[in-house]
Amino acid sequence: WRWPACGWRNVGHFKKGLHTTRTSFSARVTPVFTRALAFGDKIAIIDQNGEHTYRDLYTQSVHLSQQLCEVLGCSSGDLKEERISFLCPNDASYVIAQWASWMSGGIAVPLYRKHPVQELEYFIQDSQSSLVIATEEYVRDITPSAEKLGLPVLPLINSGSNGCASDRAVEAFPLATDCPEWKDRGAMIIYTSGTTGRPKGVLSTHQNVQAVVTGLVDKWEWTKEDVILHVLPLHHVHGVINKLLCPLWVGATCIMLPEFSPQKVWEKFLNPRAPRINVFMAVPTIYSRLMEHYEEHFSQPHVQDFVRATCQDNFRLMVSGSAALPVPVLERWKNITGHTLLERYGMTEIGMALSNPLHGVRVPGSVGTPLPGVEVRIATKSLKREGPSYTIHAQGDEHDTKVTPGLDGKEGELFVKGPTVFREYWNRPEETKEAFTPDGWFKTGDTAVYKEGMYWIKGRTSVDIIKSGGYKISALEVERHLLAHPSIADVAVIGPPDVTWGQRVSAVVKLQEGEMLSLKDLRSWARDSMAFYTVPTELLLVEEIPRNQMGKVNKKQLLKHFYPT
Ligand SMILES: Nc1ncnc2c1ncn2[C@@H]1O[C@H](COP(=O)(O)OP(=O)(O)OP(=O)(O)O)[C@@H](O)[C@H]1O
Repeated sequence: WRWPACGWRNVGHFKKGLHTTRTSFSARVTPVFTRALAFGDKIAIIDQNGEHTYRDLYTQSVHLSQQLCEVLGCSSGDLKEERISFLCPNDASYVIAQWASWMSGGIAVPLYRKHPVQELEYFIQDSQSSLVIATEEYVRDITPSAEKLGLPVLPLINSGSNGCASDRAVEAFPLATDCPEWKDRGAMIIYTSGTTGRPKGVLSTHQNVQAVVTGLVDKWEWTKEDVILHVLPLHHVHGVINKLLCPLWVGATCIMLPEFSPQKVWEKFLNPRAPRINVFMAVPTIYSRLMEHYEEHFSQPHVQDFVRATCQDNFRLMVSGSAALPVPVLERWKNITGHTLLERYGMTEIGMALSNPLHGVRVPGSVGTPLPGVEVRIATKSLKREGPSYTIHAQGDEHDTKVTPGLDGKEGELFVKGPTVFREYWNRPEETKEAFTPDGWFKTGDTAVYKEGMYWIKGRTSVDIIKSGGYKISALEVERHLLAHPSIADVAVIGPPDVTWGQRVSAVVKLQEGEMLSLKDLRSWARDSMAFYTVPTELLLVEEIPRNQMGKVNKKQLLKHFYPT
């Protein structure tokens, strides 16, 4: 990547893998890019343009950061939380744009290339960005929007993996990160997917980001020998933090595909050449797509043996998250690869909160226990004249969860507290206030239960908890059961209003190719394995269940589609 000629901004001094720097941190938060200094010539990213060392990424970010300041007329070199939107493909340019924004004291606002123009404009405008960085291929697309909003576009131009980085460029120089309040400074704004309302900008500080990264590095034992394959979009915490910032934090290597392709992923998994991938993370729908490909292309027993042996030899960790992992998916994946997926739970506002163990038993359907530094509670709400009050049933910390006697298994809302929890919804003080209890717990909006020594997510309270005939039914659990039906390829369970039952359990189903299914047959099959009140009373067949890039179904939209009011 290169940038139009401009003066150097000097920031450190490389010496064959060692570094010296004048930067001293009064805050304990260390930006990920300053750690990069220590990893010098180690390969950080392998992408469609080649290999990029930590040194490449660092020096190129420094130059872009300087440019940012020049374009914005910031002589102090500290943008003081000005927002920088950037539109990059899934490759090293994303890291450079993010680090450059941080080096100059800006807040990174990643845009997603597949979002329609209107959405992009909404994110740029809502975040009140000062500038848009775009790589070559997107400059033309984004310029009309930027012009409309009166913002400059800073092009980041692909010139191959080495760019014009030079050691000359990196001598001691104070960064915006030197300021004492750095840890509380905003690092990035990630927009929620809008499955429960208009997307809100979630502002996380550098401390929040670091707390998520170090929690995961610790719990999942990341090391610099790790090699991860990255296939997720980069405008969600899963893709940004878990899959990119964690490897960069420890000096590992991240292989980035421009986008997810089942064929490419299998090719990478089975490639005998170094660097061999040993860590993979994805959303449940990606695992389903990989298994579809496997079934179609790897039907011969000796190929299947090879796949299983390679996956078992090479991988140390395969993770699923961002949506509930159906048990049939976990089981089929285990048969194919010999790996039990590690399921974890997180959210834009809280980063990662709960995780199954790296070592020890991973219980299908559970999301394990709190990550380091994360506190969780399960609470039920009662409304009083002076406002809502909460009863706490399960109080967790990293090593222990205390449960109110007699209430093991009680369902309630999951509350989270700790250094990973975001600072605010950008420009939405009322919504920020409402999202927390008066004593500072973030109310996730998810229903959870603590039982058998771990946490279980029942779903979004607003759409996944169906109240029917006095029962509270988890749509996620019904989905898990239905996915075991041999004719069902995909399913989303919704709860439309019902005069008799309050809500009814309605299954929106995509069938396997060539299969047929009636409600009567589904119900008689389901009666053997499901509680009677959870068996769907309505079957809606569709060709495809609409899911977003993270594999999530917008159930509010689905309800509206079938039951327009
Ligand atoms: N392992 C998991 N099991 C079940 N649900 C999960 C899991 N991991 C994440 N989720 C769900 O994903 C949600 C977080 O996703 P994200 O922060 O992307 O919000 P969203 O649902 O996409 O957006 P919005 O806030 O607009 O609804 C959680 O609140 C939870 O409902």
